[in-house]
Amino acid sequence: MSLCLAFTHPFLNRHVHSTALSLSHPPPLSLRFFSLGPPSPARNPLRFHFLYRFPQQATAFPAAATANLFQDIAASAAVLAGAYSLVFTFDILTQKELIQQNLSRKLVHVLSGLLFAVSWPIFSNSIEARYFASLVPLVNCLRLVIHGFSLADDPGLIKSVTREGNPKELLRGPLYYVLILILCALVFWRESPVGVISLAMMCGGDGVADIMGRKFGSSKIPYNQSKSWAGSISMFVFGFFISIGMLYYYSVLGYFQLDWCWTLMHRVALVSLVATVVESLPITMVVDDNISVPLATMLAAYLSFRH
Ligand SMILES: Nc1ccn([C@@H]2O[C@H](COP(=O)(O)OP(=O)(O)OP(=O)(O)O)[C@@H](O)[C@H]2O)c(=O)n1
Ligand SMILES: C/C(=C\CO)CCC[C@H](C)CCC[C@H](C)CCCC(C)C
Repeated sequence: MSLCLAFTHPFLNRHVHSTALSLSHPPPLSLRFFSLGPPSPARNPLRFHFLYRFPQQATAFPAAATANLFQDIAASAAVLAGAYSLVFTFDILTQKELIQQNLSRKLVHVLSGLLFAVSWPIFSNSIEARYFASLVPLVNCLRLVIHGFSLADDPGLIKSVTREGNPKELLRGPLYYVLILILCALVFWRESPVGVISLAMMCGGDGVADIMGRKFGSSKIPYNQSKSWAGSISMFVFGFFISIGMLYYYSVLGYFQLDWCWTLMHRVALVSLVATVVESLPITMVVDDNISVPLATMLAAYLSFRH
C-alpha cells in the first residue's frame, strides 16, 4: 500500500510533490504524486467519478462556458440563500430562547464554514468557479462591515452572531472568519486538501472546543487559564475527524485520490495537534483564533502533505 497524493496548485503553478510511502515497494517516481480528479481508469478501475472533471478552458467550448456560467450563478445564489437561512434560523432559535446566544454563535461558527466547504462541488468545473463560490463569503463580509459600523440594522444577524449584541463585534471574529473562507476558496479550492482541512479546524475544531470547553472545562491549561483541557482535547478530536470526513468526501467525489493508510491519518493528526496547540496559546488579545488557527493549519498541512 502506498501514499499517493500530489496536486497542481493553480496559483503557485507548481506540483506539490509528495514522497510515496510504500509498505511493500516504492512506486515509480512518476506515480509519486497526489493525483487530482478522476484518476485514469488504469489506476482506479473500480472508482466512479461522477462529478469532478478537469477544469475546462471555457473559450474552447462556448456551449460549455454558458452551461458553466449558469451553473455557477445558480450555485452562488443557492449557497447565499443557505447562508442567510442559517443565520435566520439561529436568530429565531435564539429569539424563542430555544438556545442561548453563545451556543447560537458557536453553532453558526461550526456550520457556516463546513457547509460552505461541502457546497463547493456544486459549482462548475470552470476556472472561474472558485470566484463565484467566493462571492458568498464576500457578500457576508460586506454584510458584517455594514452592520458592524451600524450603517444598517439587522438585529437577527447581531443576535445570532455576537456574544453580547454589540454590532462592533461583527468586525472582529466573524469578519476574520469570512475572510478566511474567501482565502481558502480562492487559494486552495477543490484542488488542495489544505483548504478543507483548514476550514475543518477553524470551524469544526475551534467551534467545538468552545462549546465543550465552556461546558466541561473545569481543568484549565497551565499556561492559559482561559482555556481548558476539555476544550483542547475536543478541538483535537473533532478537528481530526472532521478533517478526515472532508478528505473522504472530496475523495469519493473524485477530487482527491488518497490511499487511506496510517500515514495519512498520522499527517492529519499532526496537523490537528498543531492547530490545537496554537488555539490553546494565550494570544487571543494579539491575534484572533479565527486567524491564528486556520493560518497555522494551512502551514502545517502544506508542510505535512508535501513530504
Ligand atoms: N481550548 C479551549 C477553547 C475554548 N474554551 C472555552 O470557550 C470559551 C471561548 O473560547 P474562545 O476560543 O476564546 O472563543 P472565542 O473565539 O474568543 O469566542 P468567540 O468565538 O465567541 O469570539 C473560553 O472562554 C473557554 O471557556 C476552553 O475551555 N478551551
Ligand atoms: C459567528 C461566526 C464567527 C465567529 O467566530 C461565523 C459568522 C458567519 C457569517 C455571519 C456567515 C457566513 C456564511 C458563509 C460565508 C456561507 C455559508 C453557506 C452555507 C451553505 C450555510
